[in-house]
Amino acid sequence: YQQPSMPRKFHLGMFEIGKPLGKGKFGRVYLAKERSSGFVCALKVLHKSELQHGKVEKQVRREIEIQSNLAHPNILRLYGHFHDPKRVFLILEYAGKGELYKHLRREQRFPEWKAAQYIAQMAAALRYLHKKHVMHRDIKPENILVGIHGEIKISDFGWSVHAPNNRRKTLCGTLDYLPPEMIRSGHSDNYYNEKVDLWSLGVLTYEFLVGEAPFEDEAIMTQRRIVRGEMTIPPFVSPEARDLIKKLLVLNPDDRLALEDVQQHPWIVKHCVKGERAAMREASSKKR
Ligand SMILES: CC(=O)N[C@H]1CCN(c2c(Cl)cnc3[nH]c(-c4cn(C)nc4C)nc23)C1
Repeated sequence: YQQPSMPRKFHLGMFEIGKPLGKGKFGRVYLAKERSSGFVCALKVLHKSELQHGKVEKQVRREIEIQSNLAHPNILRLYGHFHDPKRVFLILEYAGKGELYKHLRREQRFPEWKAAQYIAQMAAALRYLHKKHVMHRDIKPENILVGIHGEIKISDFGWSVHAPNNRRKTLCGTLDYLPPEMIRSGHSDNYYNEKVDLWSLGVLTYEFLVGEAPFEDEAIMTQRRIVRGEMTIPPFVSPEARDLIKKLLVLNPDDRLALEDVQQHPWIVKHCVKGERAAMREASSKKR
């Protein structure tokens, strides 16, 4: 992987700012080009006032510290950061095909070969993260981007921490992806580890194949269905895919399928070789 020859000290004048790419919760992201090298990247602009107001400075510092030290083809790179009196700037890898959840909404649901390839890439990225004792804790389609070659890239490490951890995550946004052990409140031993990402990988597999999350419901019902593991898998999902989902959506974190076993699972193996051919068929049909 050729490291771009980027200097270590950055400032805004070094970049030509392009079109807005979208906005996260605390900032906007712009297409940008580093003037001297022509290197294209995504510049995330965070306003210090908003970070202070939202009490998320610590979280942003952690996001920077964690993501700067990661280098994996399925994890969005953070090349550097800098700030001016009012703003913090994150220099991020530009993902050429944008946000995965938009592709999922447009296609309703992914064919099994594509879902299997994505889950294989997620498992590889999570193995890399867990080896560094980092757990993402917020795996969902909205936090995944697609690179120019169709590969997926986990982004938004705002919720990632070093495992293990028993800090209460102030629940905001969707509960759909939260594992039971993060929902069970009140227990002082509310202690969870990177196996929370295995549960989310199961939810992601389900959502790729079905087009909606397994425990989707209004809030309180979702929580109840999660802690009871109540979900039904529609009949059009193949038996192999069903088997993998059931081995990840297990209430006891220690009984969830390990990532290396996910990568060896028959559903993954079956599609990740033939899946290549299907991916090439799809690519060539787009070119015609
Ligand atoms: C929470 C958050 O930051 N969400 C998004 C906004 C854009 N951003 C991107 C980031 Cl951080 C990196 N690369 C991106 N590429 C795109 C994009 C590409 N196309 C063709 N369309 C889009 C959109 N967006 C990004 C992350």
